[in-house]
Amino acid sequence: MTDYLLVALALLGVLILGGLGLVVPRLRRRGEPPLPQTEVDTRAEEDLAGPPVEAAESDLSTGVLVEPPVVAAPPLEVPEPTAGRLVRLRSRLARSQNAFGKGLLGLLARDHLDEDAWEEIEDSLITADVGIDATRDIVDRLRERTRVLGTRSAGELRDLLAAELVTALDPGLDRSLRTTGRDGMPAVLLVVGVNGAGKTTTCGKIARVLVADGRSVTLGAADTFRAAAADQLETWGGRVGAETVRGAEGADPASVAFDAVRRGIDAGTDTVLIDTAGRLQNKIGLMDELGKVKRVVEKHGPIDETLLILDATTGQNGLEQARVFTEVVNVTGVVLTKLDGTAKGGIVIAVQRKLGIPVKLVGLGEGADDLAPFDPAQFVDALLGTEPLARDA
Ligand SMILES: Nc1nc2c(ncn2[C@@H]2O[C@H](COP(=O)(O)OP(=O)(O)OP(=O)(O)O)[C@@H](O)[C@H]2O)c(=O)[nH]1
Repeated sequence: MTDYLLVALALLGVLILGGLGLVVPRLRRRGEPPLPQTEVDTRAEEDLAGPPVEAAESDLSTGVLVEPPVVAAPPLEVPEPTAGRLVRLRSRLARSQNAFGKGLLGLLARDHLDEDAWEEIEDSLITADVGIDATRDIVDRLRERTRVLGTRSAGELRDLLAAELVTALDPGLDRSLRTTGRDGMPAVLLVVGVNGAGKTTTCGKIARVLVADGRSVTLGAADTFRAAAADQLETWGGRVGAETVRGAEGADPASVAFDAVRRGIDAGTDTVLIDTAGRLQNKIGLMDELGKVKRVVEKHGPIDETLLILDATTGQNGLEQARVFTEVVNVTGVVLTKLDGTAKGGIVIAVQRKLGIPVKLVGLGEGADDLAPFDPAQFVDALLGTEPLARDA
Protein backbone atom coordinates (compact mmCIF):
# COMPACT_ATOMS: atom_id res chain seq x y z
CA MET A 1 0.00 0.00 0.00
CA THR A 2 2.83 2.41 1.01
CA ASP A 3 4.61 1.41 -2.20
CA TYR A 4 1.52 2.32 -4.28
CA LEU A 5 1.30 5.68 -2.44
CA LEU A 6 5.00 6.46 -3.18
CA VAL A 7 4.61 5.57 -6.88
CA ALA A 8 1.45 7.74 -7.10
CA LEU A 9 3.26 10.72 -5.48
CA ALA A 10 6.26 10.33 -7.84
CA LEU A 11 3.93 10.33 -10.86
CA LEU A 12 2.16 13.46 -9.57
CA GLY A 13 5.54 15.23 -9.16
CA VAL A 14 6.58 14.38 -12.74
CA LEU A 15 3.25 15.65 -14.07
CA ILE A 16 3.55 18.99 -12.18
CA LEU A 17 7.16 19.61 -13.38
CA GLY A 18 6.22 18.71 -16.98
CA GLY A 19 3.30 21.13 -16.85
CA LEU A 20 5.51 23.97 -15.59
CA GLY A 21 8.02 23.24 -18.38
CA LEU A 22 5.30 23.79 -20.96
CA VAL A 23 3.93 26.98 -19.43
CA VAL A 24 7.10 28.94 -18.51
CA PRO A 25 8.53 29.46 -22.04
CA ARG A 26 5.10 30.74 -23.18
CA LEU A 27 5.04 33.26 -20.31
CA ARG A 28 8.55 34.43 -21.21
CA ARG A 29 7.74 34.93 -24.88
CA ARG A 30 4.67 37.05 -24.08
CA GLY A 31 6.95 39.90 -22.90
CA GLU A 32 8.90 40.09 -26.17
CA PRO A 33 8.15 42.89 -28.69
CA PRO A 34 6.07 41.91 -31.73
CA LEU A 35 8.07 40.58 -34.62
CA PRO A 36 7.75 41.76 -38.21
CA GLN A 37 5.44 39.52 -40.24
CA THR A 38 8.21 37.81 -42.19
CA GLU A 39 10.06 37.03 -38.98
CA VAL A 40 6.85 35.76 -37.35
CA ASP A 41 6.41 33.37 -40.25
CA THR A 42 9.97 32.07 -39.88
CA ARG A 43 9.63 31.69 -36.11
CA ALA A 44 6.37 29.72 -36.51
CA GLU A 45 8.15 27.30 -38.84
CA GLU A 46 11.07 27.00 -36.41
CA ASP A 47 8.66 26.19 -33.54
CA LEU A 48 7.07 23.45 -35.61
CA ALA A 49 10.37 22.02 -36.69
CA GLY A 50 11.94 22.09 -33.23
CA PRO A 51 15.38 23.51 -32.44
CA PRO A 52 17.58 24.10 -35.52
CA VAL A 53 20.14 21.42 -36.29
CA GLU A 54 23.59 23.03 -36.30
CA ALA A 55 24.80 21.04 -39.28
CA ALA A 56 26.90 23.93 -40.53
CA GLU A 57 29.07 23.88 -37.42
CA SER A 58 29.68 20.17 -36.89
CA ASP A 59 29.24 17.11 -39.03
CA LEU A 60 27.49 14.66 -36.64
CA SER A 61 28.56 11.50 -38.46
CA THR A 62 32.28 12.31 -38.30
CA GLY A 63 32.41 14.77 -35.41
CA VAL A 64 34.66 17.01 -37.56
CA LEU A 65 33.97 20.75 -37.38
CA VAL A 66 32.90 22.27 -40.72
CA GLU A 67 33.37 26.02 -41.31
CA PRO A 68 30.15 27.83 -42.42
CA PRO A 69 30.52 29.35 -45.92
CA VAL A 70 31.55 33.02 -45.78
CA VAL A 71 29.46 35.33 -47.98
CA ALA A 72 31.45 38.52 -48.59
CA ALA A 73 29.42 41.75 -48.72
CA PRO A 74 30.38 43.91 -51.72
CA PRO A 75 32.93 46.46 -50.55
CA LEU A 76 31.53 49.97 -50.01
CA GLU A 77 33.24 52.80 -51.82
CA VAL A 78 34.84 55.67 -49.96
CA PRO A 79 33.89 58.88 -51.80
CA GLU A 80 36.37 61.70 -52.20
CA PRO A 81 36.19 64.47 -49.60
CA THR A 82 34.09 67.39 -50.78
CA ALA A 83 36.35 70.22 -49.66
CA GLY A 84 38.30 71.79 -52.50
CA ARG A 85 36.55 69.78 -55.22
CA LEU A 86 36.03 72.78 -57.50
CA VAL A 87 39.76 73.45 -57.37
CA ARG A 88 40.51 69.79 -58.13
CA LEU A 89 38.01 69.81 -61.01
CA ARG A 90 39.31 73.16 -62.27
CA SER A 91 40.98 71.60 -65.30
CA ARG A 92 37.58 70.24 -66.50
CA LEU A 93 36.13 73.71 -66.37
CA ALA A 94 39.21 75.39 -67.78
CA ARG A 95 39.24 72.95 -70.72
CA SER A 96 35.64 73.67 -71.73
CA GLN A 97 35.80 77.40 -71.05
CA ASN A 98 39.25 77.98 -72.44
CA ALA A 99 38.18 79.88 -75.55
CA PHE A 100 35.92 82.17 -73.55
CA GLY A 101 38.54 83.11 -70.96
CA LYS A 102 41.39 83.42 -73.45
CA GLY A 103 39.26 85.48 -75.83
CA LEU A 104 38.28 87.96 -73.14
CA LEU A 105 41.77 88.30 -71.78
CA GLY A 106 43.11 88.74 -75.31
CA LEU A 107 40.73 91.61 -75.89
CA LEU A 108 41.62 93.27 -72.59
CA ALA A 109 45.32 92.99 -73.41
CA ARG A 110 44.97 95.24 -76.47
CA ASP A 111 46.96 98.45 -76.43
CA HIS A 112 43.92 100.57 -76.92
CA LEU A 113 40.43 99.65 -75.71
CA ASP A 114 38.25 101.40 -78.31
CA GLU A 115 34.52 101.02 -78.96
CA ASP A 116 35.09 97.97 -81.16
CA ALA A 117 37.07 96.25 -78.43
CA TRP A 118 34.33 96.86 -75.87
CA GLU A 119 31.72 95.54 -78.31
CA GLU A 120 33.78 92.41 -78.83
CA ILE A 121 34.00 91.96 -75.08
CA GLU A 122 30.20 92.23 -74.93
CA ASP A 123 29.82 89.68 -77.73
CA SER A 124 32.12 87.21 -75.95
CA LEU A 125 30.05 87.43 -72.79
CA ILE A 126 26.76 87.01 -74.67
CA THR A 127 28.16 84.05 -76.62
CA ALA A 128 29.11 82.45 -73.30
CA ASP A 129 25.42 82.65 -72.26
CA VAL A 130 25.92 85.31 -69.60
CA GLY A 131 22.70 86.92 -70.84
CA ILE A 132 22.17 90.37 -72.35
CA ASP A 133 21.22 92.30 -69.19
CA ALA A 134 24.04 90.87 -67.11
CA THR A 135 26.53 91.45 -69.94
CA ARG A 136 25.56 95.12 -70.21
CA ASP A 137 25.94 95.56 -66.45
CA ILE A 138 29.33 93.88 -66.39
CA VAL A 139 30.71 95.81 -69.36
CA ASP A 140 29.34 99.19 -68.18
CA ARG A 141 30.89 98.74 -64.75
CA LEU A 142 34.17 97.56 -66.21
CA ARG A 143 34.37 100.55 -68.55
CA GLU A 144 33.56 102.92 -65.74
CA ARG A 145 36.13 101.49 -63.37
CA THR A 146 38.78 101.37 -66.09
CA ARG A 147 38.15 105.04 -66.82
CA VAL A 148 38.08 106.18 -63.18
CA LEU A 149 41.10 104.14 -62.13
CA GLY A 150 43.00 104.87 -65.34
CA THR A 151 43.75 101.14 -65.45
CA ARG A 152 45.97 100.05 -68.29
CA SER A 153 47.99 96.93 -67.59
CA ALA A 154 46.57 93.62 -68.79
CA GLY A 155 46.97 92.21 -65.29
CA GLU A 156 44.94 95.01 -63.70
CA LEU A 157 42.24 94.73 -66.34
CA ARG A 158 42.03 91.00 -65.83
CA ASP A 159 41.58 91.49 -62.09
CA LEU A 160 38.87 94.09 -62.68
CA LEU A 161 37.02 91.77 -65.05
CA ALA A 162 37.33 88.87 -62.60
CA ALA A 163 35.97 91.08 -59.81
CA GLU A 164 33.01 92.11 -61.98
CA LEU A 165 32.22 88.50 -62.87
CA VAL A 166 32.36 87.49 -59.21
CA THR A 167 30.03 90.38 -58.33
CA ALA A 168 27.64 89.25 -61.07
CA LEU A 169 27.61 85.81 -59.41
CA ASP A 170 26.35 87.34 -56.16
CA PRO A 171 28.94 85.88 -53.78
CA GLY A 172 26.80 86.76 -50.74
CA LEU A 173 24.11 84.16 -51.54
CA ASP A 174 23.67 81.24 -49.15
CA ARG A 175 24.80 78.17 -51.08
CA SER A 176 24.78 75.67 -48.25
CA LEU A 177 22.63 72.55 -48.68
CA ARG A 178 20.04 72.05 -45.96
CA THR A 179 20.77 68.43 -45.19
CA THR A 180 20.23 68.42 -41.43
CA GLY A 181 16.80 67.43 -40.19
CA ARG A 182 14.87 68.79 -37.23
CA ASP A 183 13.44 67.20 -34.08
CA GLY A 184 14.82 63.76 -34.84
CA MET A 185 13.38 63.85 -38.38
CA PRO A 186 15.60 63.40 -41.44
CA ALA A 187 16.16 66.35 -43.78
CA VAL A 188 14.15 65.87 -46.97
CA LEU A 189 15.63 66.90 -50.35
CA LEU A 190 13.49 66.86 -53.48
CA VAL A 191 15.32 66.71 -56.82
CA VAL A 192 13.42 68.03 -59.86
CA GLY A 193 14.18 68.87 -63.49
CA VAL A 194 13.44 67.83 -67.07
CA ASN A 195 14.40 64.36 -68.23
CA GLY A 196 18.00 63.86 -69.17
CA ALA A 197 19.19 66.87 -67.16
CA GLY A 198 21.07 64.55 -64.83
CA LYS A 199 18.67 64.19 -61.87
CA THR A 200 19.37 60.54 -61.07
CA THR A 201 23.11 60.95 -61.53
CA THR A 202 23.10 64.04 -59.33
CA CYS A 203 21.06 62.26 -56.61
CA GLY A 204 23.68 59.54 -56.62
CA LYS A 205 26.53 62.04 -56.47
CA ILE A 206 24.87 63.99 -53.63
CA ALA A 207 24.36 60.76 -51.69
CA ARG A 208 28.10 60.15 -51.98
CA VAL A 209 28.89 63.70 -50.84
CA LEU A 210 26.68 63.21 -47.78
CA VAL A 211 28.12 59.79 -46.97
CA ALA A 212 31.64 61.24 -47.34
CA ASP A 213 30.63 63.83 -44.76
CA GLY A 214 29.50 61.10 -42.35
CA ARG A 215 25.74 61.27 -42.99
CA SER A 216 23.35 58.37 -43.49
CA VAL A 217 21.08 58.56 -46.54
CA THR A 218 17.82 57.01 -47.78
CA LEU A 219 17.07 57.36 -51.50
CA GLY A 220 13.54 57.55 -52.89
CA ALA A 221 13.10 56.44 -56.52
CA ALA A 222 10.02 58.51 -57.33
CA ASP A 223 10.95 58.54 -61.02
CA THR A 224 8.58 55.64 -61.70
CA PHE A 225 8.21 56.62 -65.35
CA ARG A 226 11.51 55.03 -66.38
CA ALA A 227 12.12 51.66 -64.70
CA ALA A 228 15.86 51.93 -65.33
CA ALA A 229 15.97 55.15 -63.29
CA ALA A 230 15.18 53.23 -60.09
CA ASP A 231 17.81 50.59 -60.92
CA GLN A 232 20.30 53.36 -61.67
CA LEU A 233 19.55 55.07 -58.35
CA GLU A 234 19.75 51.79 -56.43
CA THR A 235 23.17 51.11 -57.95
CA TRP A 236 24.42 54.55 -56.89
CA GLY A 237 23.06 54.01 -53.38
CA GLY A 238 24.41 50.48 -53.08
CA ARG A 239 27.94 51.69 -53.79
CA VAL A 240 27.96 53.78 -50.61
CA GLY A 241 25.56 51.70 -48.49
CA ALA A 242 22.47 53.90 -48.89
CA GLU A 243 19.10 52.14 -49.04
CA THR A 244 16.77 52.86 -51.99
CA VAL A 245 12.98 52.82 -51.59
CA ARG A 246 11.25 52.08 -54.88
CA GLY A 247 7.80 51.21 -56.19
CA ALA A 248 6.56 49.16 -59.09
CA GLU A 249 7.02 50.58 -62.59
CA GLY A 250 4.36 53.22 -63.18
CA ALA A 251 3.51 53.41 -59.45
CA ASP A 252 2.30 56.72 -58.03
CA PRO A 253 5.48 58.83 -57.55
CA ALA A 254 3.90 60.59 -54.58
CA SER A 255 3.36 57.33 -52.72
CA VAL A 256 6.96 56.20 -53.37
CA ALA A 257 8.21 59.58 -52.12
CA PHE A 258 5.99 59.26 -49.03
CA ASP A 259 7.27 55.72 -48.32
CA ALA A 260 10.89 56.88 -48.72
CA VAL A 261 10.46 59.56 -46.07
CA ARG A 262 8.59 57.09 -43.80
CA ARG A 263 11.51 54.66 -44.20
CA GLY A 264 14.03 57.43 -43.49
CA ILE A 265 12.16 58.31 -40.28
CA ASP A 266 11.91 54.67 -39.16
CA ALA A 267 15.54 53.91 -39.96
CA GLY A 268 16.72 57.15 -38.33
CA THR A 269 18.65 58.32 -41.39
CA ASP A 270 19.98 61.87 -41.56
CA THR A 271 18.82 62.73 -45.08
CA VAL A 272 16.19 61.47 -47.52
CA LEU A 273 16.87 62.27 -51.18
CA ILE A 274 13.95 61.95 -53.59
CA ASP A 275 14.54 61.59 -57.34
CA THR A 276 11.55 62.57 -59.51
CA ALA A 277 10.59 62.18 -63.18
CA GLY A 278 10.64 65.18 -65.49
CA ARG A 279 9.20 63.48 -68.52
CA LEU A 280 5.83 65.11 -68.76
CA GLN A 281 4.12 66.21 -71.89
CA ASN A 282 2.70 69.46 -70.64
CA LYS A 283 2.95 72.01 -67.89
CA ILE A 284 -0.39 71.02 -66.33
CA GLY A 285 0.69 67.38 -65.99
CA LEU A 286 3.98 68.46 -64.46
CA MET A 287 2.25 70.80 -62.03
CA ASP A 288 -0.18 68.07 -60.97
CA GLU A 289 2.42 65.39 -60.44
CA LEU A 290 5.09 67.47 -58.72
CA GLY A 291 2.51 69.36 -56.70
CA LYS A 292 1.13 66.04 -55.45
CA VAL A 293 4.61 64.71 -54.58
CA LYS A 294 5.25 67.89 -52.60
CA ARG A 295 1.90 67.80 -50.77
CA VAL A 296 2.15 64.13 -49.89
CA VAL A 297 5.77 64.34 -48.70
CA GLU A 298 4.87 67.36 -46.57
CA LYS A 299 2.45 65.19 -44.58
CA HIS A 300 5.60 64.05 -42.80
CA GLY A 301 6.89 67.63 -42.39
CA PRO A 302 8.33 70.45 -44.51
CA ILE A 303 10.70 69.75 -47.42
CA ASP A 304 14.11 71.15 -46.48
CA GLU A 305 15.58 71.65 -49.93
CA THR A 306 14.23 71.47 -53.48
CA LEU A 307 17.03 71.27 -56.02
CA LEU A 308 16.41 72.08 -59.67
CA ILE A 309 18.77 70.19 -61.97
CA LEU A 310 19.62 72.16 -65.12
CA ASP A 311 21.69 70.94 -68.04
CA ALA A 312 24.18 73.75 -68.76
CA THR A 313 24.45 72.72 -72.41
CA THR A 314 20.81 73.64 -73.07
CA GLY A 315 21.67 77.30 -72.47
CA GLN A 316 18.89 79.87 -72.51
CA ASN A 317 16.25 77.18 -73.37
CA GLY A 318 16.96 75.57 -70.04
CA LEU A 319 16.04 78.82 -68.36
CA GLU A 320 12.52 78.67 -69.76
CA GLN A 321 12.04 75.11 -68.51
CA ALA A 322 13.41 76.18 -65.16
CA ARG A 323 10.78 78.84 -64.81
CA VAL A 324 8.01 76.21 -65.05
CA PHE A 325 9.50 74.28 -62.14
CA THR A 326 9.86 77.36 -59.99
CA GLU A 327 6.14 77.97 -60.46
CA VAL A 328 5.24 74.49 -59.18
CA VAL A 329 7.66 73.86 -56.34
CA ASN A 330 9.62 76.19 -54.13
CA VAL A 331 13.07 75.71 -55.68
CA THR A 332 15.75 76.54 -53.11
CA GLY A 333 18.86 75.76 -55.13
CA VAL A 334 20.07 75.01 -58.66
CA VAL A 335 22.51 72.31 -59.71
CA LEU A 336 24.07 73.05 -63.11
CA THR A 337 25.17 69.79 -64.70
CA LYS A 338 27.44 69.09 -67.68
CA LEU A 339 29.46 72.28 -67.28
CA ASP A 340 32.39 70.18 -68.45
CA GLY A 341 30.75 69.84 -71.84
CA THR A 342 29.99 73.44 -72.78
CA ALA A 343 31.91 76.60 -73.51
CA LYS A 344 28.95 78.56 -72.17
CA GLY A 345 29.86 78.75 -68.51
CA GLY A 346 28.25 82.18 -68.32
CA ILE A 347 24.91 80.39 -67.93
CA VAL A 348 25.59 80.33 -64.17
CA ILE A 349 25.26 84.11 -64.09
CA ALA A 350 22.11 84.07 -66.24
CA VAL A 351 20.45 81.34 -64.15
CA GLN A 352 20.92 83.15 -60.89
CA ARG A 353 19.90 86.47 -62.32
CA LYS A 354 16.77 85.19 -64.09
CA LEU A 355 15.60 82.81 -61.38
CA GLY A 356 16.90 84.63 -58.32
CA ILE A 357 17.95 81.24 -56.92
CA PRO A 358 21.56 80.38 -55.99
CA VAL A 359 23.54 77.82 -57.96
CA LYS A 360 24.63 75.50 -55.15
CA LEU A 361 26.40 72.69 -56.98
CA VAL A 362 27.95 72.12 -60.39
CA GLY A 363 28.34 68.86 -62.29
CA LEU A 364 31.68 68.56 -64.05
CA GLY A 365 31.64 65.07 -65.50
CA GLU A 366 30.05 61.64 -65.46
CA GLY A 367 32.39 60.30 -62.76
CA ALA A 368 30.97 59.47 -59.34
CA ASP A 369 32.70 62.36 -57.60
CA ASP A 370 32.43 64.92 -60.39
CA LEU A 371 30.09 67.20 -58.45
CA ALA A 372 31.40 70.26 -56.64
CA PRO A 373 30.01 72.91 -54.32
CA PHE A 374 29.80 76.13 -56.31
CA ASP A 375 32.16 78.94 -55.35
CA PRO A 376 32.02 82.20 -57.39
CA ALA A 377 35.69 83.21 -57.01
CA GLN A 378 37.07 79.74 -57.79
CA PHE A 379 34.67 79.46 -60.71
CA VAL A 380 35.80 82.76 -62.23
CA ASP A 381 39.45 81.78 -61.77
CA ALA A 382 38.82 78.58 -63.68
CA LEU A 383 36.74 80.40 -66.30
CA LEU A 384 39.44 82.97 -67.04
CA GLY A 385 42.27 80.54 -66.53
CA THR A 386 43.81 82.99 -64.11
CA GLU A 387 45.45 82.78 -60.75
CA PRO A 388 43.37 83.59 -57.63
CA LEU A 389 42.22 87.19 -57.45
CA ALA A 390 44.35 88.14 -54.48
CA ARG A 391 47.53 87.61 -56.48
CA ASP A 392 48.39 90.55 -58.65
CA ALA A 393 49.68 90.27 -62.20
N1 LIG B 1 29.44 65.21 -68.90
C1 LIG B 1 28.54 65.14 -67.92
N2 LIG B 1 27.51 64.26 -68.01
C2 LIG B 1 26.60 64.24 -67.01
C3 LIG B 1 26.69 65.09 -65.88
N3 LIG B 1 25.62 64.83 -65.08
C4 LIG B 1 24.90 63.84 -65.68
N4 LIG B 1 25.48 63.48 -66.85
C5 LIG B 1 25.02 62.47 -67.81
O1 LIG B 1 23.74 62.84 -68.32
C6 LIG B 1 22.99 61.67 -68.68
C7 LIG B 1 21.58 61.77 -68.12
O2 LIG B 1 21.66 61.69 -66.71
P1 LIG B 1 20.46 61.10 -65.81
O3 LIG B 1 20.92 61.24 -64.39
O4 LIG B 1 20.02 59.77 -66.25
O5 LIG B 1 19.31 62.16 -66.12
P2 LIG B 1 17.82 62.24 -65.54
O6 LIG B 1 17.50 63.66 -65.43
O7 LIG B 1 17.70 61.43 -64.30
O8 LIG B 1 16.99 61.57 -66.71
P3 LIG B 1 15.51 60.89 -66.64
O9 LIG B 1 15.57 59.80 -65.62
O10 LIG B 1 15.32 60.37 -68.05
O11 LIG B 1 14.55 61.96 -66.28
C8 LIG B 1 23.80 60.49 -68.17
O12 LIG B 1 24.50 59.92 -69.25
C9 LIG B 1 24.78 61.12 -67.18
O13 LIG B 1 25.97 60.39 -67.06
C10 LIG B 1 27.80 66.03 -65.82
O14 LIG B 1 27.94 66.84 -64.89
N5 LIG B 1 28.68 66.00 -66.86
